[in-house]
Amino acid sequence: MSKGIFNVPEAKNEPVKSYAPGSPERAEVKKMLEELRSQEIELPMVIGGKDVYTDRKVRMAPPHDLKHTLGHYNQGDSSHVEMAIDAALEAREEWANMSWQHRASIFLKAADLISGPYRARINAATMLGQSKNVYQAEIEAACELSDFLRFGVKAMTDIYKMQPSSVRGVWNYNEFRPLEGFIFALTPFNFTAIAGNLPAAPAMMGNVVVWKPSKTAVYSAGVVMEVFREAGVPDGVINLVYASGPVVADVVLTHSDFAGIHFTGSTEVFQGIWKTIGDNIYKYKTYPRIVGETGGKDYIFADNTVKTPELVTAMIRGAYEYQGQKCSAASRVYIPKSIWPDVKKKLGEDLKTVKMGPSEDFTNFVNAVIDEASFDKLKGYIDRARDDNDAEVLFGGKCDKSEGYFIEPTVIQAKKPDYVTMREELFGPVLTIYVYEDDKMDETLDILDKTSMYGLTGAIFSQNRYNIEKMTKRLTNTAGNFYINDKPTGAIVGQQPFGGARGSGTNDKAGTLFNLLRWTSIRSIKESLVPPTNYMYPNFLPDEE
Ligand SMILES: NC(=O)c1ccc[n+]([C@@H]2O[C@H](COP(=O)([O-])OP(=O)(O)OC[C@H]3O[C@@H](n4cnc5c(N)ncnc54)[C@H](O)[C@@H]3O)[C@@H](O)[C@H]2O)c1
Ligand SMILES: N[C@@H](CCC=O)C(=O)O
Repeated sequence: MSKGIFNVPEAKNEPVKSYAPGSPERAEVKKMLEELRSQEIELPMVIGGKDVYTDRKVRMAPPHDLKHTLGHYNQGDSSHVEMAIDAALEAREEWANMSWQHRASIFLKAADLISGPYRARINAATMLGQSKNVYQAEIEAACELSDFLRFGVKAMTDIYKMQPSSVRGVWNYNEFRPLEGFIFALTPFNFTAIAGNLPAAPAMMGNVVVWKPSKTAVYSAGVVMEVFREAGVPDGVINLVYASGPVVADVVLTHSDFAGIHFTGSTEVFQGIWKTIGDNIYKYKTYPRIVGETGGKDYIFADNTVKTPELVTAMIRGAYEYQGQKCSAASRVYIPKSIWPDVKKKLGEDLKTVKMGPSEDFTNFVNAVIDEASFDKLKGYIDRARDDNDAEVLFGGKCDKSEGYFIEPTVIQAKKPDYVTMREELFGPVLTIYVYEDDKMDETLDILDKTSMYGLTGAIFSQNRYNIEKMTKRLTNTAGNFYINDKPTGAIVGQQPFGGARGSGTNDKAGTLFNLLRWTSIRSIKESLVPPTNYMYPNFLPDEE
């Protein structure tokens, strides 16, 4: 029972550690990498608080070192999805009725565990399982996930404070109920932070969740689940199942208690899910909330006033950090002809210094792409660009999957602005450049706007304030996250709320009040303090004589 109106701790971004040679965090994560490498773990599903094992053991290996076995996870089937839904529904009432400050406390503790005792482990698991270098693991697995939880708790209380006015004799209030049913969290491979936040955000608001992570990120998902359990998330509130996406979706999306989906992943999968929900709309007890952050074809647009080193650095970081496997990654660049020779020269020089290899060697900037399907897809686009008259592979292009899924940072020059790699999301270390005539800037901005179906992130580079204003206005609907003289990646919770529109998602801005509002259904309550005792209005009285 709450006996007070409580304030939660101020939310601040978790400081990013440097992992510089000699630093304690570097020694700690290296030790953890060795420890994880020296053991083969077995990961159970977690349903209703119980560890669930099956006969189907699936091997996990680092994408950069395919011969090494990290362990096995237990693959489930539709019966496990049903078990998970039942467990969630059983936990629902007690969780929904728990005072909010106890929910807050659980997720604040989870944040402190992640940024404290679990930091090295969650980073090392992300480095091994998803092939991220230590810096890329640190900024998201440790820092962004802690930020999501801390800022989430703050946003939850800001929502609870949103109350209506009351007139004399009446007290009105908003009660923020959890949704009636369970939430489906369907998460992508590329960010441990997103995988953790998608089940946590609805759970924080009092909902129960069935969580299905990507099969290529199960290794770190296991650590996230361990944190949730240690932080005190009660049994059945978040149920973790490892089964194929279509199998899980088939059971979840046809269940009468399905109350919402919190999705991040590809546009194609999200559109399929939306359609299935439409097809099953008569089955549900309540209209399901649909929240999905999806693909991108993120751009950098430069004018001829840019400083070459600033632009080239943004191109390299924006396109090749985490092998371009960020939904926000720069994948198409528009450069005016007059500055192109200078930019091309600097880009070529810098790319010669980029090191590629396993994430455990801290000097590697680029590691492996996630799996064979992604490797083959990327290689296909690069091979095609080599053969096409409309494109030229300028730098990189080597692909090797003998030890791990390595694709060299690649630059393609497109002769036409609608060349396939200027339009489609490739999701890998491949950047396409279109060189435009300096006097065709306006036309090229129009082309940028219309070339792809997405609207996630975009960056402009210019030293000319009139151009900055013009580009900012002209590109209004091309990006939900827009950057001026910066790369289009690296949004920070609480600073640049993240999400895009058009084919890139519902733009509910993860980690904010706008997102959390989707996981609550308001009951508006009016109490009349001294109710009237006579039904008659004053106008019923006769006129005075
Ligand atoms: N906008 C954002 O905030 C954001 C953030 C991260 C990633 N992404 C996008 O995610 C994609 C990369 O992640 P991914 O490869 O894991 O995406 P994906 O769409 O392949 O998979 C996402 C999840 O859906 C499941 N899934 C796949 N096919 C399914 C189906 N037919 N039915 C039901 N579930 C299915 C997967 O198992 C996984 O758990 C890229 O398109 C990227 O742009 C977007
Ligand atoms: N929020 C991350 C991208 C997440 C998608 O993969 C960024 O801003 O770079």
